[in-house]
Parts: sequence; C-alpha cells; structure tokens
Amino acid sequence: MLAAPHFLINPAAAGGRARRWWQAALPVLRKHLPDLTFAVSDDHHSLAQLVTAALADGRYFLVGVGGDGTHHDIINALVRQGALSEVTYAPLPLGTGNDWCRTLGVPRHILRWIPVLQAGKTIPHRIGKLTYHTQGAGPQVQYFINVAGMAYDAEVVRRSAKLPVSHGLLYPLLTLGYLPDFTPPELDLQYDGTSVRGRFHTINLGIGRYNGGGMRLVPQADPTADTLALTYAVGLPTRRILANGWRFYTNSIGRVEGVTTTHATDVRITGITGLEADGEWLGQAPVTAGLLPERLRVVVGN
Ligand SMILES: Nc1ncnc2c1ncn2[C@@H]1O[C@H](COP(=O)(O)OP(=O)(O)OP(=O)(O)O)[C@@H](O)[C@H]1O
Repeated sequence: MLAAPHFLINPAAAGGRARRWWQAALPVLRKHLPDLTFAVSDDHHSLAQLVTAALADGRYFLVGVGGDGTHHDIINALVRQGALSEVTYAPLPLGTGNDWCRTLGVPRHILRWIPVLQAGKTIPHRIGKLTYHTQGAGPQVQYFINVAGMAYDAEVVRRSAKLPVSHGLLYPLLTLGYLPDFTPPELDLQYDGTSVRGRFHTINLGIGRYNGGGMRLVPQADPTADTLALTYAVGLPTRRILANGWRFYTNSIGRVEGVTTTHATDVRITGITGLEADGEWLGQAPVTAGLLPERLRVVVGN
C-alpha cells in the first residue's frame, strides 16, 4: 500500500458534473481511505497551484480527479516543478472521454477504482514534450501524457472547445461532420531521418492508445516505450476515410492505403496546422515532439 493519497479535483470536468460526483464519492472514499486529503481547483486556485501546495506539504502520492485535461494540467505542473520522478500519480477518470485511463485499464466506477489504488501497481510512464507557437507569444512548450494531434484532429478539438456542451459522442460526431469541408494542409513531416511532404489529414503522436472518446488512431502506442507512436494520413480522398471510419474503433487503421503507423523518437512538422494534446487545443506549427528522459510512476489497473 502506498502513502496516504492527496486528491486534486477539477469540479469543472465532465461538463461540471464532477462537482456533484465528488460530493457523493467523498464519504465512500473516506471509508476505504481514512487518511486521504484533498484540494479542489477554483477560479483562484488552478490545478498547477494545487500541485505546488501539495509538493510544499510533502505530498508525493497524488490522485487527479477529472478528465484528460485535468491529468494533462497536473502532470505539466509536475514537470515544470521538477517533481516528475518523485511523485506517484493515480488518475481517477471523471471526464467526458477519459481516453488516457482506457489505455491504463483504470476503472471509472469508484468501487472498482478503490481496489486498484490499494493494489498500488505502477508503471514507469513516458511523458511527451511538444514545442509549438501561439500568435503573439512566440515559441511555447507543453508536455503530454496521452495523444497529440495535428491537421484535422486539432481542428476538431479547436471547434469542440467552443461548444457549450460536453458529451462522449461529441468528438466522433464532429469528426464526421467537418470532414467533407476540410482541406488537408500541405505539411512537411520529418522523423528519425524520414521526410514526408504532402496534404495531411492527420498526424497523431501517441503515448496512450485512445483519443477522441475511444478512437484508436495510434493503436501501436505503449506508455512505457522508448518511442512515440506516430500515425499519419497523407493524400487520402475523403470517400476512403468515410469508407474506413469503422477502423477508427479497431486496431486496423494502418491497413488503410495512405495511412502509416510507425514509431519515432524525434518529430518535426512544418506548414500551417494547429496542434492539440490530450484533448486541449495548444497552438500552431512549427511543432517538434519527443519523449522526456524522466518517467512518472502511474497507478494502473490489472
Ligand atoms: N475549477 C475549474 N474551473 C474551470 N475549469 C477548470 C477548473 N479546474 C481545471 N479546469 C479546466 O477544466 C478543463 C476540462 O477538464 P477535463 O479535460 O479534465 O474534463 P473533460 O473535458 O470533461 O474530460 P476529457 O478531456 O476526458 O473529455 C481543463 O482544461 C482544466 O484546465
């Protein structure tokens, strides 16, 4: 059994439903984990600030409560504070998509989640590093734990972030809905000595295997591997994508003509495209990507 867990809660996750869920779950959690402590983010206390306070307090067993964006924010704060290799992190999936936890085999139901936490099985999880640009602010750096995407994938995230609803089917529906109007951007992709130029529908970098609410664009990903999974689709007619849409939910996307599924250590993308990571819109190319040498101990299911 690990040390007493400190929970960091995003009440805005799952379209705001996380707040009520947490109120109902706390007594159950306390019964099984009487030493637990917690902090809830709000307008004056971001998740990053809650991480700072937890570390200052000597709390190195952290539980993030929320969706992929919550885990993304907490882990970015851990990297920036140089605490990645000192912390054990347990995600409690409470978002809309919860894609990262699908790869980790972490259950959503609280009564199945508590034994997973108590078993304390961990893996040395890789963290991705992205550099990109935002208008007016120049080069930026963000870290990711699950999947980063460019071209169409980034455009869907950018558009869905503007909608006032949150639902597990939103991303798949938007993915289909925008496709006929989408003009794939002309990009230059370079990775590990390979160079590809063309019109890209998507470029995805994976540490976890699922994104967009259960889609498998990077089924070859492994969270403990020494490489990023890289999937790209270049020069594809829209009708071929639509005809193979079912493959997004199987491990067979690499069988579509024009789609490459591979692995890479150093990736560089130039041209005009957006970038999302872990379902959060970040900014624009040029983008570089790789893995950090440090790893994070992450609690996983069986
Ligand atoms: N107190 C807060 N109020 C509003 N937003 C917050 C608060 N704390 C964190 N956030 C932001 O809420 C956003 C959404 O969280 P998250 O992605 O975890 O939920 P989700 O979108 O429902 O889940 P998923 O990404 O799995 O679909 C994150 O970008 C995070 O930065």
